[in-house]
Amino acid sequence: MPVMPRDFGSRDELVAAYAEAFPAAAAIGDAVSPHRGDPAEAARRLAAVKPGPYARTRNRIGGEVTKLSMYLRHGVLELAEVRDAVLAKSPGGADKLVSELGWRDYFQRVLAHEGERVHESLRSWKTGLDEEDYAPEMPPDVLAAETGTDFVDAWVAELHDTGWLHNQQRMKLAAYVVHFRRVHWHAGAEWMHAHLVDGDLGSNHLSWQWVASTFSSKPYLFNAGGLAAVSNGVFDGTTTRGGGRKRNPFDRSTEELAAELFA
Ligand SMILES: Cc1cc2nc3c(=O)[nH]c(=O)nc-3n(C[C@H](O)[C@H](O)[C@H](O)COP(=O)(O)OP(=O)(O)OC[C@H]3O[C@@H](n4cnc5c(N)ncnc54)[C@H](O)[C@@H]3O)c2cc1C
Repeated sequence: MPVMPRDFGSRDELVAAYAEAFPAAAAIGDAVSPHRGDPAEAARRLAAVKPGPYARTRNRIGGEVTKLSMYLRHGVLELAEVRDAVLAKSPGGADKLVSELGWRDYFQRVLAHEGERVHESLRSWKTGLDEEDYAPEMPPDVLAAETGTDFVDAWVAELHDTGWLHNQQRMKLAAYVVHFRRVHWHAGAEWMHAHLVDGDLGSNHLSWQWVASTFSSKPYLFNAGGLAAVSNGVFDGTTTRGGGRKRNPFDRSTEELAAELFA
């Protein structure tokens, strides 16, 4: 294994050297994530964690989430280290955060157990549809962030530019791709994984399967109200087509959407 250089005159030099060393990764996109990988930044973020506000606001985009995923994914921080730090900081108020750390631990254990099988649907679809009913490739308009649908274009661009999305953004983008565009979860999972700075086969592919229903008891869906709730009213799924014509296919109950989308 070659030893990668560590000393650079500037961040631009670092980016250029790594783009040359990893051409396949560089070909995915030339955006440079604003998230810094160094241990000092990880320690700063860990010290800034607020377990109480986290529990109250974690489901809102812009809420007090930790943004520790990239450091956990790459071994800069250990799960147990984060658990111990947040329990010491807030002995009676860190349950929610510790339980979320548990999801990472769980997905790592499933990955260790299933290995390469995480690339296949682990259980049957509960949508009434079959594997073959789902397209094997990502739609070009989604990849280009040109669907005309407010949250999709904004969040795809954010993923491509920064390599990180809030959990609600990941869930809703995955549900949009799989259920509203009828694309196989694996195509979506591979795409998102390639762009994430915390990209992890366990957490990512199993979460996509959870959304799809091949690793859960029912498919995950959302509607316009759910989008508005997590985005503080910024997005509701309005789609703007040529000539500024607007419609909102998400402005229905999830039961109505399920009846329309699933067999
Ligand atoms: C479709 C989809 C794809 C995902 N892909 C990844 C991925 O590739 N890598 C990844 O680390 N996480 C993934 N997640 C899980 C979760 O979205 C991220 O871990 C979380 O958003 C990272 O932000 P944070 O560190 O601020 O999380 P916080 O909410 O602050 O949570 C702290 C830590 O707990 C763990 N955690 C929290 N929620 C989850 C969860 N639902 N599942 C697993 N671990 C969790 C993470 O390690 C996270 O860093 C995915 C979720 C979905 C729905």
